[in-house]
Amino acid sequence: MTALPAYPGNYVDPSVEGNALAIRGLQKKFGEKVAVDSVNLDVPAGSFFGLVGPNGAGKTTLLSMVTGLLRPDAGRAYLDGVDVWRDPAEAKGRMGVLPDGLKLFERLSGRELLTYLGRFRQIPAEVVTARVDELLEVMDLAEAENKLVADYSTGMRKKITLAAALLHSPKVLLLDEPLEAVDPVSARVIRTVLKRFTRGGGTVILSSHVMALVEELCSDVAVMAAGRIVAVGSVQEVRGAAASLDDAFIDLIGTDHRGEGGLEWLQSSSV
Ligand SMILES: Nc1ncnc2c1ncn2[C@@H]1O[C@H](COP(=O)(O)OP(=O)(O)OP(=O)(O)O)[C@@H](O)[C@H]1O
Repeated sequence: MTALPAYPGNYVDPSVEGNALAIRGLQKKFGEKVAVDSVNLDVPAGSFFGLVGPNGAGKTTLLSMVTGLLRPDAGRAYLDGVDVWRDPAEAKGRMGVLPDGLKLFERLSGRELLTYLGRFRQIPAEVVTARVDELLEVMDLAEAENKLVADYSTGMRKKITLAAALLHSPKVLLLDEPLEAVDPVSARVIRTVLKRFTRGGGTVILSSHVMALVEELCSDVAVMAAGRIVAVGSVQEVRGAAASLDDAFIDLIGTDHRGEGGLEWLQSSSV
C-alpha cells in the first residue's frame, strides 16, 4: 500500500470544520484517463446535497474515494472532520453508504442481513433488534423480512441497503443513485426517510441524473463534468436565471443536437 502524497504529519486543514464532508485535492487516474481531477468540495453539515453530472463525469469515482472504497492517487477527504484514509474505522462509523452496484449477502433474508450488519457494527443485540424492527416497518419491508435478499426487487434492494446504511445512526449518508430503477411507491418511501434524516440534523449526499429529484429534495448541488466540479452552491444559485435545474445543467455542461440527425429509416414511410 502506498502512502498518500498529501499533507504532512497530522495536519488537518482548519477549513474542514463545520462541513459534513470536505474534499481537498482528490484525484484518481485510470491509466491515462483522469477520472477525478483535483477536486475540492465542501458539503455543509445538515445539508441535502446533490452531486450531478453526465455519464462518466466521475461521480462514482469521487464517492468511492470519499467512502473509503477506492484509494485516491492524491488528496484528502474529511468526513465529519475525520480523515477518511487516515482514520477509516472512525470515518466509516460516522457514514452510511449506499454504493453503486449493490452487493448484498444474497442468501440472507432481509431481517438476517440487517441483524448481521448491526452486530458487525458492534451495536448491542437488543438495540439491533429494536432498530431492525423499526427500519423494516418504515421501509415497508416487514412483510418481506423473511424473504431472501436474492428474491428482492430493485426497489426492495435499495430500501434494505438504505436501512443497513441507517442502522448505526450515522451523521452523513452517501448515496450513489438511490432512486435509480425504483418504482414510485418505493421512491416515495426512500424520499421520506431521507427528508426525515436531514430534519433530524443529518447530512445527505446523493448522486443522481434526475434533475427534478435534485431540485425537489436538495438544498445544495454540485455539478461535475469531466472529473471537475464546474458549479456548486444552493440549488437556486446553480439554477440562476435558467427555467429549471435541468436547463442550467445543459447550459453548464454544454450540449449539441445529438439525437436529432439521422435515423430517417425510422419514419413509417421508409422501407
Ligand atoms: N475501474 C475503472 N477502470 C477504468 N476506468 C474507470 C474505472 N472506473 C471508472 N472509470 C472511468 O472513469 C470515468 C469516470 O467514471 P465514473 O463511473 O466515476 O463516472 P460517473 O459520473 O459515476 O458516471 P455514471 O453517471 O455513468 O455512473 C469514466 O471515464 C470511466 O470510464
